[in-house]
Amino acid sequence: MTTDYKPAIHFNNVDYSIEGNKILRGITGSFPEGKITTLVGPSGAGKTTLLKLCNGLLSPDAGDIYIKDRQIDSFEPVELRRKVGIALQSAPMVNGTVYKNLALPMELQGEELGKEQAESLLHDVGLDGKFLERKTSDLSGGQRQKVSIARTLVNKPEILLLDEITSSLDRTSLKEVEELIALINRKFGTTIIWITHNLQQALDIGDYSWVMMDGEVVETGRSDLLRAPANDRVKAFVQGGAE
Ligand SMILES: Nc1ncnc2c1ncn2[C@@H]1O[C@H](COP(=O)(O)OP(=O)(O)OP(=O)(O)O)[C@@H](O)[C@H]1O
Repeated sequence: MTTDYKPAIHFNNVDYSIEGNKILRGITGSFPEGKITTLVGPSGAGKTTLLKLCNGLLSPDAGDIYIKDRQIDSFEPVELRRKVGIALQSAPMVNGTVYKNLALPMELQGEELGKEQAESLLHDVGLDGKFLERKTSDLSGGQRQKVSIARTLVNKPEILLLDEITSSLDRTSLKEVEELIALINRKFGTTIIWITHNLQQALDIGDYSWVMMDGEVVETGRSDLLRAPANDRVKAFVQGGAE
């Protein structure tokens, strides 16, 4: 699907099993550099599993994964974590202030996050510097997700993995987070791989889409494919809306 762009991540015939059950089968394809690709498909299709393979949280049983031209298992874990960031629906936080949470990734690497740098990260996600001293327990869902995204930006990742980051947000916050991700993509050229159950969102913000079913990638291409899928199962899924 992506011959017109360089791949940021490439899967070559990847399988992944849990306790003998094949969760992913023969995954082959590329996520284009600097583009937004959405992963859509029914619950249990294997989307989160595929995302976790992209940053080394899981390793394949068979096949190869490349980040740019390098095999994923040739990266040191810290190097991989810097290159490939991840944000989750639950936006997990440690107790304490926003600053404490933003500083965490650098602390884990034995470094310190300066106040100005922390303010600049908040600025990047559209939050005022005064949020640094706020307790994370006092944040709204949308603010929490923005802080979670700011925390991933600390390492200036080339690739950002997003797992259902807007599914618990109200409409206004959802739109703000969509715009924020589009801005990060444009401003920093960050490659985005975004799991969403919201097909309208995939059409609105995605350049490309992978449709997954039963552990396989059944259709890929420009996001427009979701308007008129070639595959009958994808057609039924799209017509049924996001389950
Ligand atoms: N730790 C685990 N142990 C056993 N089975 C698992 C585990 N993690 C995932 N699975 C199974 O693997 C399959 C794929 O799960 P995965 O979470 O990747 O799907 P998904 O497409 O992300 O689903 P959803 O949209 O509901 O998040 C499911 O059948 C799930 O039950």
